[in-house]
Amino acid sequence: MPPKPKKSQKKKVTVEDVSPTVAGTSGTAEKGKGVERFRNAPPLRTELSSGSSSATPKIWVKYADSRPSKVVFDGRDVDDLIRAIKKELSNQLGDVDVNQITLRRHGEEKDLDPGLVVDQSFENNSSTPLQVTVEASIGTLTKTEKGKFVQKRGVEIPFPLDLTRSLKAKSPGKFSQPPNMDKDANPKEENVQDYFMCECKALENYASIQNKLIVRGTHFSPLLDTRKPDFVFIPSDSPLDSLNVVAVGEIKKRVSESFSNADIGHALSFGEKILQLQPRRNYVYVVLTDCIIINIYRVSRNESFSEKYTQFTYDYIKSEYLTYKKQASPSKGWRYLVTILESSPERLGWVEPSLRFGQETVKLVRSIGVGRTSVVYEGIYKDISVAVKMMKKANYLPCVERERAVLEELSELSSPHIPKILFYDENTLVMTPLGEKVNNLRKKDINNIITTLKQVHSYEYVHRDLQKYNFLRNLDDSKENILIIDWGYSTNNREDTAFAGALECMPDEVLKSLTNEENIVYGPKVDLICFVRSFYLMLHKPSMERVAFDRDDDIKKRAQMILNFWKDCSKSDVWDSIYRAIEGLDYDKLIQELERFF
Ligand SMILES: Nc1ncnc2c1ncn2[C@@H]1O[C@H](COP(=O)(O)OP(=O)(O)OP(=O)(O)O)[C@@H](O)[C@H]1O
Repeated sequence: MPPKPKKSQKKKVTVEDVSPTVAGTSGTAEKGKGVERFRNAPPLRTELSSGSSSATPKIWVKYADSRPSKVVFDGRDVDDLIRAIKKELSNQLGDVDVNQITLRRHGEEKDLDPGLVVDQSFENNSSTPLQVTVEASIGTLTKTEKGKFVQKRGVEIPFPLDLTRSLKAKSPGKFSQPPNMDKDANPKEENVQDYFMCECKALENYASIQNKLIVRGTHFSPLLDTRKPDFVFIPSDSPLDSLNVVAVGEIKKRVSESFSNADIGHALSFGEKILQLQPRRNYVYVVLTDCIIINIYRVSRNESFSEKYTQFTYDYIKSEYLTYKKQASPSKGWRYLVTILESSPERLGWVEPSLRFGQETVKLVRSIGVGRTSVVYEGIYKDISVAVKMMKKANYLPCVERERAVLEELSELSSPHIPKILFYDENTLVMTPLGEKVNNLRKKDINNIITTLKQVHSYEYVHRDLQKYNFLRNLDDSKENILIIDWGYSTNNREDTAFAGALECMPDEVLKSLTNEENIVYGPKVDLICFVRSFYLMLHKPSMERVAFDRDDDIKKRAQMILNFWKDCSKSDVWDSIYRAIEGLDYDKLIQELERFF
């Protein structure tokens, strides 16, 4: 007899909130500008203490909709006051970088200069508090806003490496005739890109340059998750994998003297992506060039992933000419580029990708999959191949925690079809076995999957996301067992949780709930129908777009489309018997029904 499912709970349909990475910057080039101007003004503390020796200056402040609070102020200028406010309002501002906080006087619309001395004019009461505002954080900015932000608030740094002495006597490799050299020329961007790649190839083949790195065009390959930078710097003997990228670059046409803010923001976002994909690395260089000038940025990780947000800081090196002007003397920008090519990966911030769990080390070998919430790597631990699943953002930490808890509980089953956890931390799971993607199921897989689901359901867990991509095959095992992965959205009936999964194989009830914005009922049947529908999709491969359950304004429309798809598909005696078996939670009958397809 199949285990009787617990009475299903009603749950509110909610789309998992996939909020963007929130990032800030530590670079405030503007900070302190006003200090000079106000150096001679008497600070508030001096004034009050001269009137009354016991006076401790207090200033009323108000953040968002909270009630005004009093801040004890012991400093000199607005910058000190901001720090005091951050401390006082630590509940509200604990995660906010101090550089994101600005102050305005009551009823005014201008931010106070951080260097402004806090004088008597700051004395106020609860009805005239200073307004505390938190600047939009970098992660929520558009690329254009990010570019603007970096120009305005990034920190200029000198070129951080010892400049090469290499020279090149003859073209190519000197960037001396880019197609956009003539002001009136208006070549296509791809011509400029091709020119850059050819010139880099010439440098690569030029024996006098000690290329430790080479430039690889990646414009057509989604190397960084789904992102395609124009080129990457990579050791010449390393396979093209996101783990091996040492630095990254974009080739854009300039609109005027400088690059557009959108282009700068776009290039920087590749740097951020590398930091996300190379977990131990602290910074990465980003090159932006039009073959005439070269801009170099350094994107650094600002905070540990354990904190609430992923944060980056941006430094930039003054823009220089890349074009080798005179016969004998290379331009500074050319030297920058060649210096990068001659540098060791480590000198450019690359760190050998390995992870430590206590005394144990897992070496990352290559990235093998990117899901909505995670990046998955092949790793090696003591000669065993392992899967290393690492969350993309702090928002997804609950998924990793959930997956760990469920897999640990299900490890009692010792099932060859459920991954086992070797190590974990709050952001990462190291699991065995390492599986391979499947396109089709085999007859024995049907029994293995349904029997495993029966066991899992007896623990009152529902996987919720059974779809083609979550079935892998363990080719290291002589039986080539099927493996069910991605338990991060599994749930049990005892708890309340938001809905997740892949729309295309969801049961009609769930799809209807989505279209009608109604509550849905959870239970083991969801898994069985998802599995049957995934099996059908794998078997017949109808043209049906993969629709992931994600933030999507069109979700209702898509759910309706999929409802129609299944309505058209599933009118037959075979489907009737399958649905009857699922309705009665008759796992054995369901196996029989599905095995008939082989
Ligand atoms: N044990 C494993 N062996 C081999 N590859 C794996 C393993 N686990 C995961 N992968 C690969 O990584 C991809 C993403 O993994 P997973 O589905 O667990 O991540 P996710 O972020 O939860 O994805 P999503 O929610 O989008 O399905 C898988 O589709 C698969 O290609």
